[in-house]
Amino acid sequence: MEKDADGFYTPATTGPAVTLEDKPAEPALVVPPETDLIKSNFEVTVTLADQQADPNSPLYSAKTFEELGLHQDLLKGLYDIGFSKPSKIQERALPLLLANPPQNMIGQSQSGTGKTAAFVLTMLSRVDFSKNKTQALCLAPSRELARQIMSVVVAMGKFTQVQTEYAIKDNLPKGANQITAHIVVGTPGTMTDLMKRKVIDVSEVKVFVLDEADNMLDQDGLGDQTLRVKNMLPRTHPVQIILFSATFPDHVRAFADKFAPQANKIELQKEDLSVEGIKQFYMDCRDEQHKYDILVSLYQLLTIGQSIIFCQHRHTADTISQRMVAEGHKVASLHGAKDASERDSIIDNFREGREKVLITTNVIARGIDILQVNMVVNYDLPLMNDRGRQFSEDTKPDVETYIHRIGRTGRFGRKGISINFVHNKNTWLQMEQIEKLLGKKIIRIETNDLDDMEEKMKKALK
Ligand SMILES: Nc1ncnc2c1ncn2[C@@H]1O[C@H](COP(=O)(O)OP(=O)(O)OP(=O)(O)O)[C@@H](O)[C@H]1O
Repeated sequence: MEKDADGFYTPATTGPAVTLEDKPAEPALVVPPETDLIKSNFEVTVTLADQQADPNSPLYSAKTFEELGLHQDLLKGLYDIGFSKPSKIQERALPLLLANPPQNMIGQSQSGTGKTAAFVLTMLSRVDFSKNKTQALCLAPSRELARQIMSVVVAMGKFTQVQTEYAIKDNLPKGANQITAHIVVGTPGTMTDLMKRKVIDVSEVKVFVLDEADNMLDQDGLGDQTLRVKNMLPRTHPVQIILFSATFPDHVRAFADKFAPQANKIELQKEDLSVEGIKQFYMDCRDEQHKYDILVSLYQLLTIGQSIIFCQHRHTADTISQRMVAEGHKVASLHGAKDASERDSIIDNFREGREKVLITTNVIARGIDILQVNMVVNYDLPLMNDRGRQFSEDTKPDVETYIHRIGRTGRFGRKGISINFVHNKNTWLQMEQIEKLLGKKIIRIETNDLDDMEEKMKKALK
């Protein structure tokens, strides 16, 4: 088959699929919890049920999971992990995703509103567990996110026969030369490698998911590798292509449309991109040294819940974490230059609350879901790199990354705080552009009044 100018093969789009949902859903065997309370560290209680009953909330749904046509084994899995009602994206996307013949999907919804369940339930619904063949592939931009997605597959698939395998660096059992797991989750480089070496037999793959799809398709980033994976998929039968993200900037939309042709689309309005529960602040610092001093003075507040500090460069993350540790503070740093096993243990420690402050780069800006994170600090604002498409200068802010970074807090109706450090005219202007583009006020906090800061923060977390 010929590739076109963008490197695409023309895929088939419709056809039969063996699906679990062909069997009618029976009533759930497990009774979902009646209320679902979210506790923050400031002892404020938010009732998730209230938000899920508000039609204006992205967590709202008029339906139950039973009404979405899921197999009872998956309903059991959902109730087992405490999901009682779908969110808006789940309610809207699942019927489209599960319909036959399968159709592609480009789905957008705010950070922390439950996109993962939508695509994980689709993969689990489409797998024929009686076949020991790989039938669904899922790609994510980082190993940390791939591991998190896998944990959701395993949890939601607990009452099924699903077998899973990773396609992430240094994770395959030694000597493994054939993967037959039903669902393979990984990062694009390793997935390509395993497919090329025929370790993964893709001849029966029928679902291909890209989480953080705009990032995965960006031609200045992972786009080439992702396309390579797609072009190795079978062309003997249709493969359902599913793209999800909180952001789809204009420069990837056209490519996404070609990547997932004739897709059903669920889109957000620009003014709805950020989550209501996240209050955005900034602090006016004098210079780089002052930024560091302010971060240290914030330490008490950072450790009330958990916090993620985002830096532009790996060496900044290392430098400030080393300085803080030397001064007696407990912080961890995580970035892509660390080796695989170290990365795994750092994120696991943070996830389990053994570390409270994580200093990092954009590597975990997307997708990472740790409910106790109630504060995000943009130590450096995210910037478009100099190859950025929609901007010609490298000093323009990267609004999408900003949305994803602050979205590490305020998950599924929780409250959260983000603080930007600005320290000169450029960073001020960059932040102003972000503020304009998102249409949300970013409130100033005095750098020399810790009490005022604490007051404002407590209020924001109420
Ligand atoms: N229906 C539900 N009921 C209760 N909790 C839910 C439900 N759906 C998702 N959640 C929880 O909400 C949190 C956020 O979900 P998820 O990580 O899928 O968000 P997302 O939309 O993928 O966000 P991001 O854009 O940041 O990747 C998770 O902790 C998840 O377990």
